Amino acid sequence: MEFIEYPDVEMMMIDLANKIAGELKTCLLEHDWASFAVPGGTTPGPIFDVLCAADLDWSRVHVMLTDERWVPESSERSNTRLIRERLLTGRAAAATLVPLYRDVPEPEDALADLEAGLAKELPISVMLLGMGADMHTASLFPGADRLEEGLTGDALLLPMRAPGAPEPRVTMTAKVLKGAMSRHIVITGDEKRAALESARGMAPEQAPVAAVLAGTMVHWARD
Ligand SMILES: O=C1O[C@H](COP(=O)(O)O)[C@@H](O)[C@H](O)[C@H]1O
Repeated sequence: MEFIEYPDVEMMMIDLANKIAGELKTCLLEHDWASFAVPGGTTPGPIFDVLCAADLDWSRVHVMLTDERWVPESSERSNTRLIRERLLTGRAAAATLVPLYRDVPEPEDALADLEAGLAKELPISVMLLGMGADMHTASLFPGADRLEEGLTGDALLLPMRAPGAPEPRVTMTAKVLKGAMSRHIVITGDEKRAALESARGMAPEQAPVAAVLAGTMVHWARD
């Protein structure tokens, strides 16, 4: 793991957006298209605000979430809604969204379909992950019902329910996350920095983010 500390959050979001844009451009020089996986939650919005204006051939970029909360797009908690509003706009409106949600009652009802869509995008070219203060990443939560399968199994996507998550989730598994060609984690604040430091010495069953730290660049600034 490489840890990069920035002087402030705003600078980090701009630098990281530029870095990701550069990686996507490089990928598009060598390949017909690039797959780009992004987190939801409260942290990545400012990165998306910069990245959506990047001058690259977005029509060849396939954007997908690392995980989704099983709520309709009308919900404030929808990660799909976040990326439609903050990332898939401006120049990036030309990108293709690979869905991680269908309007059916439970994630199990759509899993096979969503997993088949994701399979066509692997390995992920560029991946950005978030992390919660509880050391979850994507929707691999400590104490989640299918965490062990998510960490060690062969599935690409899994439904996940966890005490710390108010709704069912669907998440990429560790196998998919670890397979990404370029891996970044973005976190802010002292609490998450301390959580990350603790996770480094813990088993992924207790600290799921530990499963994806090897070879990953972690970007941090105090908020
Ligand atoms: O629920 C989620 O949480 C994590 C962390 O979110 P944040 O609000 O603490 O930045 C996020 O990475 C994940 O994609 C999301 O579904």
